[in-house]
Amino acid sequence: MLKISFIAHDRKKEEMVNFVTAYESVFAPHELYSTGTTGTRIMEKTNLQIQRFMSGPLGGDQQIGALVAQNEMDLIIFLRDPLMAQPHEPDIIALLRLCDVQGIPVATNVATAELLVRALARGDFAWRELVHKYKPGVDQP
Ligand SMILES: O=C(CO)COP(=O)(O)O
Repeated sequence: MLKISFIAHDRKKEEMVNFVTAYESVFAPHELYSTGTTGTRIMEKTNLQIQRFMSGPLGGDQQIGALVAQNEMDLIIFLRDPLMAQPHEPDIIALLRLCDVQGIPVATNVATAELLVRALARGDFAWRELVHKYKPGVDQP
């Protein structure tokens, strides 16, 4: 079971709901997380159980980032709005940076998300189980 996060900016939420609905059976066996409003919207339209953090502008990206920093998150689908400034832009950049620090798969548009979810369905994320098994202590790089 992997930890997967869904995050979508307002003008991308409908796309996110449609995407998660289409792949509901792929996501269902996993531990699912989201920022506040994104998770609410997905749960309204699916039978998925999602652990919701704060809304993005109130710190939700940072809460997910904390799990990323500990290398606990396995996949992030983050449908960003590239055409609208966000008040919490520094939090967004920080989250993406931490994904790169830990080498965690992150999709920022639905085309990439499609490829990653198909990889997930095929079992291509098995290496993440090894990461968890052999994770170094929190004080080691
Ligand atoms: O702003 C967000 C991510 O940066 C998303 O937050 P919500 O899911 O609460 O709208």
